[in-house]
Amino acid sequence: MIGAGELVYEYPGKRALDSVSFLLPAASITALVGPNGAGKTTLLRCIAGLDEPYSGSIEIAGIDVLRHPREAHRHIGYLPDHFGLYAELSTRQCLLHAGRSRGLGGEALDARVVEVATQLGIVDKLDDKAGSLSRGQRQRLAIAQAIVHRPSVLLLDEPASGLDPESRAGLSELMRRLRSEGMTLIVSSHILAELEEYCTGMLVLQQGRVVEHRLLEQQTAQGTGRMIRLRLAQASTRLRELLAPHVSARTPLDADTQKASFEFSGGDDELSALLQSLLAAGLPVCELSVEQASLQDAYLRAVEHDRGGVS
Ligand SMILES: Nc1ncnc2c1ncn2[C@@H]1O[C@H](COP(=O)(O)OP(=O)(O)OP(=O)(O)O)[C@@H](O)[C@H]1O
Repeated sequence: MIGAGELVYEYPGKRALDSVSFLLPAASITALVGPNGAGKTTLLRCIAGLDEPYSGSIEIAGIDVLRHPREAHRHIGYLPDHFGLYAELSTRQCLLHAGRSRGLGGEALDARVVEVATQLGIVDKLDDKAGSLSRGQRQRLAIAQAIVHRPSVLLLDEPASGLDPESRAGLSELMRRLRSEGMTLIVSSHILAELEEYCTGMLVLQQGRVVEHRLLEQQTAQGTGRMIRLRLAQASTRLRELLAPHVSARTPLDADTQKASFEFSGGDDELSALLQSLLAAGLPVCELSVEQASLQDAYLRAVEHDRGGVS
């Protein structure tokens, strides 16, 4: 479990986090998304106990991160967006160093280094210098360093950047496996299509504030979060008015007099009733499609809505 309460973080002259609160369930993967400068890196650094917020609270696995940062560090793995490696050390030495700095040692650490290098597909690079690895291999080594101590929480800032398509697929698979082992992950990325493959929730930050937090698995199970696209054979000024009561409260209705798209929170019976009400009102519906709202849809709507855009 990861909890944040009323977090405020300020750089000189710039409030980067503004009263950020959320609760993420254990064994979940949350996509942390938002425009450039939204505060994602700042939030991850605060959760990792690397930056101290001006006010607020952070709790990880029952530990107050601000009061007990050292204890919290043992439970946290963190991959920064611009990670550094010791170029002159071998992959094995890098992993041993990361393990020792987290309190591991002895034969258990030696075995763990091989295990984690195998998981990340760099076991054949154990004796190569980190500086001689490719960009993608270095990225995988950095992820291996972040999980060598089996943290219960993993924070990844843009983990897929620099990875080839095969490695990205491998990363998705790794995330799912770590989650199935009970790890709680937060992944910041701009590649929403990839996040969709493995994330269980989405936290949208904009200008330092949480503008949306949704649980994607729950949404699928409840059949909510569906996008409806509808078109009339001829325009009708009543379209908006008739649709308005059926639109999910948290997202806007995008409609003119002939076509509309909106998020629908009801089930199949409600959808059937909606269609019947349009036809009963004499609207010439000639097209209606239903699709599961993609992460991209949900994200763009949340950001757009917050800016006071589409309505
Ligand atoms: N060291 C700093 N000094 C002053 N302002 C900073 C500093 N670091 C970040 N900021 C500002 O804080 C805000 C949040 O930055 P942050 O890096 O957390 O955003 P981000 O969402 O991770 O962005 P990106 O998607 O571009 O990586 C931005 O407006 C940024 O300009």
